[in-house]
Amino acid sequence: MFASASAFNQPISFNTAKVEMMSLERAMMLAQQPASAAFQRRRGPPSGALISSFVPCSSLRASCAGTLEGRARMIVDRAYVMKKELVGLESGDMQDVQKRGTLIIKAMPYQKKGPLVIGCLGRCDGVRHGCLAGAARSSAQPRSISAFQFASWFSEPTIHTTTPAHNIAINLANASMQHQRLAHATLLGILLQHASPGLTFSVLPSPQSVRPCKRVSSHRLGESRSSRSELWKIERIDRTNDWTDSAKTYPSPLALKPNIPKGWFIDPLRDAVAAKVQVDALESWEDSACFLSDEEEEEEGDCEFDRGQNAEAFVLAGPRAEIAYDTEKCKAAVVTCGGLCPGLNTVIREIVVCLRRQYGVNEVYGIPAGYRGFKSPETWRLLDEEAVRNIHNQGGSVLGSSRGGHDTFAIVDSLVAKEINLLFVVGGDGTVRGAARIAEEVKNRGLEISVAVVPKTIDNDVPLLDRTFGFETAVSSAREAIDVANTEAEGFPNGLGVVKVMGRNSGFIAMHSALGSCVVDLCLVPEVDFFLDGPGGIVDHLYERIRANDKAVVVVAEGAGQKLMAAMGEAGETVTDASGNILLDDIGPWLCRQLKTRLDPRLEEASDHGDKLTLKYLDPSYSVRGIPPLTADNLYCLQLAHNAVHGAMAGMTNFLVGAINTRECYIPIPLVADKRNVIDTRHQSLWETLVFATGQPSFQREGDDAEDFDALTTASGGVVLPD
Ligand SMILES: Nc1ncnc2c1ncn2[C@@H]1O[C@H](COP(=O)(O)OP(=O)(O)OP(=O)(O)O)[C@@H](O)[C@H]1O
Ligand SMILES: O=P(O)(O)OC[C@H]1O[C@](O)(CO)[C@@H](O)[C@@H]1O
Repeated sequence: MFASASAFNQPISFNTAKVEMMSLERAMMLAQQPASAAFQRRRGPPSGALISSFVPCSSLRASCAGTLEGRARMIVDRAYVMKKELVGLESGDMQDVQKRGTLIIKAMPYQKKGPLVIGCLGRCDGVRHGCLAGAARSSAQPRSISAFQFASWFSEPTIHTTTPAHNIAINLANASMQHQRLAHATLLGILLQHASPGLTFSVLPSPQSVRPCKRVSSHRLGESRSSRSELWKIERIDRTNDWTDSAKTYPSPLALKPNIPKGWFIDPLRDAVAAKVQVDALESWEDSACFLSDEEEEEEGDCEFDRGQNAEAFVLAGPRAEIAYDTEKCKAAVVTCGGLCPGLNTVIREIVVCLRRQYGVNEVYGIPAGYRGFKSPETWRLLDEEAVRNIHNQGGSVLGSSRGGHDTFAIVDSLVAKEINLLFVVGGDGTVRGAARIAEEVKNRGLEISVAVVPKTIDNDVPLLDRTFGFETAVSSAREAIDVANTEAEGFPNGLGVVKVMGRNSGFIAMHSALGSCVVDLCLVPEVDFFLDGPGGIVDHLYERIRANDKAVVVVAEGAGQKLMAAMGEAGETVTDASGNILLDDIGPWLCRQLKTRLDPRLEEASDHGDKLTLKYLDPSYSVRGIPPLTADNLYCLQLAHNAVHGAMAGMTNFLVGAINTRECYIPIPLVADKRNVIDTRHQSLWETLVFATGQPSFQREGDDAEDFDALTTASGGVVLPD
């Protein structure tokens, strides 16, 4: 749709006929839209000239800064709609602009000089900006100008004219990205006004790249590759208007509040967060090209796309200046599912508080007892500020939770019956899969309901995220248990403390608490298979540590050693919980028995006093979970909840929110629904630090050295693993 140029050194051409057709559609749509509240509020007495639109001045400043191509397009579209009625711009109008401190966008047939001029003139914080977004005949106008010159028009309060009668070439040589963008925005403005079939405008490639950057152009996933338009491959988030065709937008109530800088809203052209922060800075275009076989190159068409399976950037979370819902008609629901987690109540609280205080959405229902609660709407609780005031200081979930009981159709039926259009789901991987089904059903029925997930799990097993909320609290609490185990181990000859922590498929709690305590000699996690006896086994390792220090501490995640137990005939029958999760065999007592049997005779023989192993076992599983969150988690919960609200209000759906490389992002659920975050044992990561710190065997397996440069690793030492 909105053609824009992005890749460095790429010739860009715009087909004017196509642009005009789309411009008209959009223009018609814009024409039907009511004037925004901001427009109404700022509207002053009518001046002599017809003023097509008012936009808060800082928006223009962004546009003047050249980053808002969309804004430039909107300006031109509006002007297009009104052009028949528009009149010439006189100098008096400029003064009017300055007096009011607002932006005026004007379009007019500039009779004296011939064709049309569209000028955007504004005054922001005392700085006057002018923005050319149109064209008029001027024989003096050069046909080839530098991007800098072209772009610099934006900062001058004069109207420049040029002619669409000729092809215009803009030289991008040595132009900064900003100037390139400015040039594109301006060019598009011209195009949209002067579309006449066959006329082509070109942005010429720079003869030589002056930036040592990897040449990557990209496309939004899900769109055809031929529509590539961004430098980054940004994971697109579904929007309810993708299927409702509702083009309606509303100014965010936040934007109408006094003293809110426009810079607080997410700039749609600066909303990308890179998935990777560690890159090969020296990788050249030739390097990346040579990785592709001939067949691959043929398939790719060229080498411009990232070769990885994963996207390179995610949409930055935060408030948008325009939202998709009429806040007066909004109704929201919140549900918590799966195991408990510190911070659940903070998330509930902050969803309610953000909806009410920032958007004025007061009808927020709490669904009791997880997904099953949707079936009995009479039990839904209206959550007001009073109901949530102090819940952030409590562990658990005030709404309750459950496993099993997901019935997609019944859930969507009840959302429709209660006229809910914002659904906030808080839960782990199973819950996320359930939310994906709800979002899909909403889409199938063509409903305008945003489904937003705040991922929850002390296991930290949600892919891509730096961490999940509650995880830090759980780690901190687990560390207390480890310290106790260490004290016990130190208190007796040949002391061994064994601590079992949660972590069904991912051992992050074990790894982080072990490293954070600095006293652990062995950490066992589900991701790493281990063995007991012989050289390189855990028994030898612990024996040596106890002989050296007279004590040792082991931390074991509940999902560790399941295969070993099965191989040794210790596994029970496969039993699942109501959600279908396999109930694990209890590694803790089993491990203690194995260690005691093997270490007792060896230590007794080596001891001057005939001391055997003194083993103390701690299982703090639930006591790291059913507790209130630490401050850092509370803060994270607040941000997640608010950003979930902002995303949903903007019309996004089928997404989850979480921090990637310290920035909160929106992530499409389908991207993570069938994947898990596990400890990364193959790259330089926290696992490597742990192996070096404890001195434990690495248990490296064949294939662990395989090259997988495209793996997306996380800040907490994880890597994405497909299910
Ligand atoms: N594939 C699925 N489709 C629909 N619903 C699902 C699916 N998997 C799980 N659910 C539902 O999600 C809810 C929570 O799932 P589950 O019990 O697995 O907890 P979880 O969200 O993974 O959290 P935790 O990490 O604490 O286990 C349950 O109500 C379950 O019925
Ligand atoms: O006993 P419950 O409540 O089913 O929960 C246990 C599971 O919950 C988790 O803590 C995830 O929330 C897992 O680590 C653990 O296996």
